[in-house]
Formats: sequence, C-alpha cells, structure tokens
Amino acid sequence: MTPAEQKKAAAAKAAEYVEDGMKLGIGTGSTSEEFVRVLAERVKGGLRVIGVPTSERTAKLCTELGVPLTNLDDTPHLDLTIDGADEFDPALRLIKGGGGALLREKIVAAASDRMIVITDATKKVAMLGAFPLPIEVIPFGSLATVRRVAEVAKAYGCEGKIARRADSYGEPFFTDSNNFIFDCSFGRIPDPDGLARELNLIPGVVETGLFIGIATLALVGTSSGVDIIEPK
Ligand SMILES: O=C[C@H](O)[C@H](O)[C@H](O)COP(=O)(O)O
Repeated sequence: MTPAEQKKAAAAKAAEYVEDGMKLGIGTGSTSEEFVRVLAERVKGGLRVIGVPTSERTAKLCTELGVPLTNLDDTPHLDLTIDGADEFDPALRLIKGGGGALLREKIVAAASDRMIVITDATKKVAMLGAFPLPIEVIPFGSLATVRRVAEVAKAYGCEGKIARRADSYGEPFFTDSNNFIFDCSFGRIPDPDGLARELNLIPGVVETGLFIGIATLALVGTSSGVDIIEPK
C-alpha cells in the first residue's frame, strides 16, 4: 500500500473502535480527514455519535459530510479521540502540529478517556525529532520567547534552526487561536518528556507539539495491513 492507502486503512480500522452513543474528539490532517469520511458513512447508516473537532478545517468537513458536532463547553468529557500524528516513537510519544492544530488537538485529547493515533508507516521513528517540532507561541514578544526556547532546548540536547511558519503567500501563519507556530528542526530529541515539561514553563509558549503520555493506541497502516501498537 502507498502511504495514502495506509492512511485510509488506518482510518477505516479506527472507525471500528467507535461505538454507538460515543462522544468523540476528531483530529486534524489528511489521515483524520479519511477518518471523518468513514465516520460520516457510518453516521448515514444510523450510528449516533457527536464530535468535537480539533480545528476549523475539521469542523467544516464534518459539517459538509453530516457528522454532528458539539464543543467542549457543552460536552467537556469525551470517550475517545482519533487523530493523526507527524511522528510517534515506541512509547507512543508524538510530534503533532504539522497542520498547525496542535493546541486544540491537545486540549481535546486531554478531555478524552482514550486517544487513538492513526498514521501511515512513515511516521514511526526510534527517536522523535526528524520532523521539526512545532511550538505555538503568543505573537507578543515572540522572538524573545523563541530565544528562551532555544536556550531550554539546548539544555536538553536539542539544537537547530527555529523558523516562524509562513503560509503559502509567505505571510505569517496564524493558528485557529491566532498565535504563531515556530518549527524547530532539532533532528533528534533525546528527552522528549523533559523538553516538553520545560518548554511549557516558558512565558509566551502556549503549547508544544510533543504529546507525552496521551496516546493510548496507534493504528498504523503498513504495506500489508494495519498494525495495532500499544505504548511500550
Ligand atoms: O496539526 C496537525 C495535526 O497534528 C496532524 O494530525 C498531523 O500533522 C498529521 O497530519 P497528516 O495526517 O496529514 O499526516
């Protein structure tokens, strides 16, 4: 299977974990969009679920396809979140935020009893960090914040280019919460737990794309099927 087919296969498998009456967190990105398509078919067939989308983009697709939506104010406790990832390691620690949705994704996953990650096989790594780590930062004083990010990262063995994300016109990219994203090309992150903890203490850092201890299962499309991976 190609990576695109692997994403579809993982998304289809994830739909098997959805039960009637569930309150769902619904992720962002190309793999999550495949999941929304499968979920919408099941909803057409009579499945009753309600979802909290993790981005405006996902909300739009769910609305177009007829997946009923709510929000965390009305539904603060969810049964299950299904979302993609940019990288995962054997402990199911993740890098997320390639699509800029990391903040809402983490809030929604944290409000859920379980989080199932759906990916293609290319996302599996022995050590996180080949994918640039997205960090969401308040625009006010962002360069001062990022200077501190670089210092903290260095103390955790991480160095590399840190670049403010731009949109396709070269203008600053703004998240759904109107913040900047800085992508940190560290190459390797030897201590993701420590780095995540310390980065979150920096004033101006809203959230990082490191998801630690959140994912409970990964469904990974491979060349021959879907691997079911539990955290080691
Ligand atoms: O902000 C975006 C999300 O974290 C996505 O879940 C992540 O980037 C994976 O996206 P895709 O499924 O398109 O590879």
